Amino acid sequence: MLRVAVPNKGALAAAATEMLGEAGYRKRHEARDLTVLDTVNEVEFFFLRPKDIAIYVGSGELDLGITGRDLALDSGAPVEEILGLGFGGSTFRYAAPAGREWRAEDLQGKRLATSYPRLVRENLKQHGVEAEVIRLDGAVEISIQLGVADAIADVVESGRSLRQHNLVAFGDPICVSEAVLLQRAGTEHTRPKDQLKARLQGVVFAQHYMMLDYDCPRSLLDAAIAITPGLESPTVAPLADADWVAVRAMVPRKEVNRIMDELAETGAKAVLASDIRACRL
Ligand SMILES: Nc1ncnc2c1ncn2[C@@H]1O[C@H](COP(=O)(O)OP(=O)(O)OP(=O)(O)O)[C@@H](O)[C@H]1O
Ligand SMILES: O=P(O)(O)OC[C@H]1O[C@H](OP(=O)(O)OP(=O)(O)O)[C@H](O)[C@@H]1O
Ligand SMILES: [Mg+2]
Repeated sequence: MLRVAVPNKGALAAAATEMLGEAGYRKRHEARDLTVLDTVNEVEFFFLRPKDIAIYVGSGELDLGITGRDLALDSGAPVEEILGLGFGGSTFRYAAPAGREWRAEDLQGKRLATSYPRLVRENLKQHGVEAEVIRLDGAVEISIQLGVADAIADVVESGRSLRQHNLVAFGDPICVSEAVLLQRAGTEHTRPKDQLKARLQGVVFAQHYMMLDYDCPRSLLDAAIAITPGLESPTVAPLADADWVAVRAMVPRKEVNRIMDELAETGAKAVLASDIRACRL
């Protein structure tokens, strides 16, 4: 039985559960359930605090885990990423009161509040900066206002929290993060692990692509195929009207509207875009 850790709450929990559901795994009934046994797929899911997940996976107690790259790095646990999951994107950055230019070197001798002390200490070391790191559990942005810190290092997603507290981010991002699938560093491939990875990869991939279907005059087929070459080669099927064909091809989701415009201009008709739920390539 494969043992897999999943965030039980917080910023990653809903998307992780959703993705596993799309990949065909059993969902938990109650948000408070801490384990789910999926006997059909022979996987047991453990719903744990995202901060703790790399520790369980790194110790070898659990085979795989989903958590944030930044959290995994901060744990210091011996884990390795086997797949980026494309959600929970953020940067981890230094920030300080607006109104002056800040550089990482300006943190020398300052008090720096963060929920990710290991990640910050390692980054300060790389800059040759000595600062007092104050570990807080959350709401880090307010610590400067409350007088316990001079600067912070925190997760930035939209930047709204920083703006609300009149803080500006500075320096290169300490970490560019997303949700990742982890295993203990150096462990071998196994069939059950590879299968779960392939299923999640299928969902991640499906989210980045759409399926386009359209009808096209046979005389314009080459031009249409140049616009939608597909991953390998598009499917072209005959229609009842011998002068027309039906075409089906995968296209990147981000480009779907531009591609539909181009197809319509070229002379394609009935251009339909649809979501792909999962795939194996
Ligand atoms: N807006 C966001 N706020 C917090 N974390 C985010 C955000 N966007 C992405 N993340 C990522 O989610 C992970 C943090 O998850 P966690 O569950 O600890 O967050 P949280 O919602 O702040 O939970 P908690 O309230 O327990 O602190 C990190 O990998 C972080 O990079
Ligand atoms: O750039 P933004 O879109 O504003 O998002 C980033 C903020 O969201 C998170 O806080 P959260 O709401 O999880 O509260 P917490 O600090 O108590 O964890 C994170 O710690 C930042 O404070
Ligand atoms: Mg938080």
